[in-house]
Amino acid sequence: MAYSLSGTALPHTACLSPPPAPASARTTAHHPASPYPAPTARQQSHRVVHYPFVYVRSKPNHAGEVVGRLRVGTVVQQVGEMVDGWIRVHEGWMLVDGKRVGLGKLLQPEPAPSDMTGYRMLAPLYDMAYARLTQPTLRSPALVRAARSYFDGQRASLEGARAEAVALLRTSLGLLRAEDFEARAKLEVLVLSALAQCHCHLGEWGRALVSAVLCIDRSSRAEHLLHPLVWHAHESAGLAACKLGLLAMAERLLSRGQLIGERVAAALQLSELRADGAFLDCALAAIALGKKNFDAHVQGVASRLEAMEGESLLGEVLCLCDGLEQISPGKPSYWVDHVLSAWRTARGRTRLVEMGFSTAAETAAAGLDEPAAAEGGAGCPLSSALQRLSSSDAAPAGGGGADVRSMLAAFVDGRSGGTRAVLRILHRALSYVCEKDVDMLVSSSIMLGVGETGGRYHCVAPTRVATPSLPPLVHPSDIPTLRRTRMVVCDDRLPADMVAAAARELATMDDNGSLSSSDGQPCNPGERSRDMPLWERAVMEEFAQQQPGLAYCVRSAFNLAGLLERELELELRVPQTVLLASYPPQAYYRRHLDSYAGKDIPRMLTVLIYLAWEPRTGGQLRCHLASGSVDVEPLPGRLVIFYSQEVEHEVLPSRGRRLALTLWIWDVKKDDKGR
Ligand SMILES: O=C(O)CCC(=O)C(=O)O
Ligand SMILES: [Fe+2]
Repeated sequence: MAYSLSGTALPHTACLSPPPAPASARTTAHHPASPYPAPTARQQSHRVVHYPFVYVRSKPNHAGEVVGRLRVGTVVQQVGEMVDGWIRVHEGWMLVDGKRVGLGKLLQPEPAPSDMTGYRMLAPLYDMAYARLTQPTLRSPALVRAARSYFDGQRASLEGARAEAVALLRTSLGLLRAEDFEARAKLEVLVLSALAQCHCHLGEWGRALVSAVLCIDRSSRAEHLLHPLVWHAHESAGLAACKLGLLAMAERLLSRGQLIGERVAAALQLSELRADGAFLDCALAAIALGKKNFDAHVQGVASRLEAMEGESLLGEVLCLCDGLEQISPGKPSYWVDHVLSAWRTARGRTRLVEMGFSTAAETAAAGLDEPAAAEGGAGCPLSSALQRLSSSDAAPAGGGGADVRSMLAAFVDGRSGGTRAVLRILHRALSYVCEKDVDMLVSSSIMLGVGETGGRYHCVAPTRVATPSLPPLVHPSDIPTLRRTRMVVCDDRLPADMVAAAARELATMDDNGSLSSSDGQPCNPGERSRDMPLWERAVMEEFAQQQPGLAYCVRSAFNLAGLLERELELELRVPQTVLLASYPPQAYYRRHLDSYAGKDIPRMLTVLIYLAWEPRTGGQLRCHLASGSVDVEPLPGRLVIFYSQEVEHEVLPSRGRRLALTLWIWDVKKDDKGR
């Protein structure tokens, strides 16, 4: 019997799955059974080493009829016992050693098939993820550690697994380009092993998602072959997102996954897909289950979170902090401090509403409708829950989590009301920050192993990205304004034909779905954007050929770094990437800073180049300056520069299509990833 995610028992036969694997391949006892079929206990793989091919026969002897032949180099999976020197494969029987018939070795064992490792890793981790999903209080670092040690037992280290995934990715992409269908198997391994990691902890999950997205992005050439993977990737990433309480992201991923799932069924009609039966069975089973259950499941988790009692909400918040700490050390304590301090003053509470983390009603009701004894003060249930959740067993290694716990403890102890409201706000804020971080991992990472720099943003000195032949965008007279008011607006600095070309190019990207939507984000709903990494010369050159307008704008913006560094007496660095953004009708961006004291990302200056906008369609950039707020119309060709850590700003709701390019110029100080 397997269980659906909503907890109902499903007959195993409904899964179209292969028979369950031996008990040893699954997690033991106390977790509920995973909704995923256990992997088939695959046996050894063999490579055909005899030229030009080896026959497949209907029986394990030479009297058997020839039912096929496999070319040298083909890797074949043994699916049953060896009989008298013959192995059972999907299509029939093959002789391993041809000595008896005057030939040499026909098949050679393939060393430790890593796809099997992928399956082995995946099944128990699904079980654990499932257990975590059904029992939110189990989301403890102890469980993460258990998953990790399990994983470490399978592989020498996470690093090793990732390095292997990256190597596989490289190979796979090469093979795909050569239209070699073996690439599919390799991608499968990659995705599976990366996804196995995803259930260990958030950082790994982020990277797994990145790998999956990479596969998806690159998959168009072998579309139908990759659909199961793509589906699987979305589904697993969605599951992981659910687990972490990133519900909007989970819903997005799962709904994409289901669409693709539909197409997998169609793709299955294609015979070459039948070859890899075991994987497809798993994919199909997951699809069957996914369709029935994921919607309900996501809704279930969402409503549980909505109605969440203090203690489980606290568990969620701590879980997000622990996860985020692993991607961005120090960030959870920064955000918890930010929210808690804001909550203490009326002005701060208004800010939280403006930022989208709280509602006016919630803020107004806090402290009125919640009985003090039930939620605040020493001895209240939340205090003891916090104590329990912070006990040495559950607390993660490292200082970040401890900071958060002591801040929360001080907050809960000193209060007589409003604690639950604060936890809700913290949950929203941290979910948002987590999503942003993961998004950044995803979009900055066209990434894993592909860029020269090992797939990271590397900030470089302004001279490294300068194109001296282009006219400067800023005039000497702009500098005093920028120094004094912390922002400056400049017009007519870029050639109109280049701006128009850039607008057309970005509109095309938007129309063909190259920008990704931030629907469901509390801060910038509707906005669609894409990070354009340009750290490789070849990529920049291709960009310049294919999108000359955008490339011109980017180069001009890059040039600004050197000029502003000199004029403003700063030490600056340029992340070789820009953000391309579209605000379709109804999109907006709530009030925010582009860098919170440099603690999240050490951005120093924000450079905006507007490319398309129609008058009277909203979408103004509202900047909150010391002297009051200023609304800037995003006129095509207009350039705006402001200090990222000082000027709070927002994009007012747009009623037309508004296109912009943003470059953030960083302070020389490196971020926690050493970029
Ligand atoms: O497009 C704009 O005017 C500003 C967008 C923005 O604030 C951001 O992306 O952080
Ligand atoms: Fe911004």
